[in-house]
Amino acid sequence: MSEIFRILTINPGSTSTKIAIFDNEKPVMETTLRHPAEEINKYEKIFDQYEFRKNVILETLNENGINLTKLSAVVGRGGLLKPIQGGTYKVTDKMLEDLKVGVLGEHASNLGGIIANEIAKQLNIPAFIVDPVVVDEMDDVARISGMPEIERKSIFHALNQKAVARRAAKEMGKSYQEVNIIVAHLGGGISVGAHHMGRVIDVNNALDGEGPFSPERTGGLPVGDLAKMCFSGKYTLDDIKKKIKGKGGLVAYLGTNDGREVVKMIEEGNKEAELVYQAMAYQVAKEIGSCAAVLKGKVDAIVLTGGIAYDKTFVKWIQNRVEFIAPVIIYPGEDEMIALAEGGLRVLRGEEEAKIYE
Ligand SMILES: Nc1ncnc2c1ncn2[C@@H]1O[C@H](COP(=O)(O)OP(=O)(O)O)[C@@H](O)[C@H]1O
Ligand SMILES: CCCC(=O)OP(=O)(O)O
Repeated sequence: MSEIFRILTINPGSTSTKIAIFDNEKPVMETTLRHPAEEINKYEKIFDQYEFRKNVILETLNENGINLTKLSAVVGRGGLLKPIQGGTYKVTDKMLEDLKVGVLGEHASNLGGIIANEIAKQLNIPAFIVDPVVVDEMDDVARISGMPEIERKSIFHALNQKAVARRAAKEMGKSYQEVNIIVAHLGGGISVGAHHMGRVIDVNNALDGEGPFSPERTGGLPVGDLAKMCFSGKYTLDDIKKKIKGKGGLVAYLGTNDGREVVKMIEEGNKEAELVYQAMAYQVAKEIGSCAAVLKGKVDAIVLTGGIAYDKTFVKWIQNRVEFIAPVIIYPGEDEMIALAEGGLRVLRGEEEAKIYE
């Protein structure tokens, strides 16, 4: 009989921490711990959330009767490192240093590798990250922003985007390398990627003012007005950064980062909530249209995924605008936890060597 590896996967997102235990590919436990905006926004820096997130993870594992000494490895969602290729990476001191300072910025996923390492270290087992948010496969033409001092960056839900694109290709009876797919991940942040034969050749920077607005981010803004605001004397750089990420989007308009709360507001007759929520769907549809142009109209499928894809009305609003491009497939939630486990398993089984972050 083949060996059974028990893997703990840790996925810190902007609005949640997801954890799961797998025995090989089989899920044994899976849970999502949601973090309301008022709980998460009281921390100045992402690293300040370290103790809070680590403790809720350990408490939840304990409540579920998980014996940590039986683990073979811990795999975390990878954060804002320097741009790298996709794959499974061993957590190293150099990586931890970059995750702690946030070399490419602040996002909850920076804590994935750090917490995975902390738990693994106590147990003397390996810690890995898989397909971090900085996976970069963009075409050079997509890097040009229009201002030479600023280059566009590939920062997105790489782990889930690639996992669901593979799933969609498989369901079409093809390999990921044979298809063109547009994936819209609708989470705390929103990313829309153009997948061309196995590579994400263009995608909005989901973290830093590109693409649609999201539950907690502004997405792209009219830059002239933003520049005036920056120099109005009313705000510090930190204030502006928080307005763009953390306190933007639904949080700014409606005071919540929770799509389900917005649905409730709409059901109670809140017209502003309805308009703002519709605007978010409208912007996602527009971004999908841009990706269709990137792929020269040759699109095999459009995939809508992430937490907000559970909302059938929101999905319908997008679908109505984009179904003329290609068939729309809905995968609510994400395939991130199994993708993390599979990344760890490939290394533990010796099918792949863990990459080293330089
Ligand atoms: N049934 C639902 N209807 C609307 N929004 C939902 C639903 N389920 C989850 N969401 C929303 O999805 C978002 C989180 O998506 P998720 O992919 O889990 O993101 P993250 O990893 O950023 O936490 C939150 O705004 C959450 O409220
Ligand atoms: C950093 C891009 C990925 C992202 O936005 O993730 P969340 O939606 O989990 O915040």
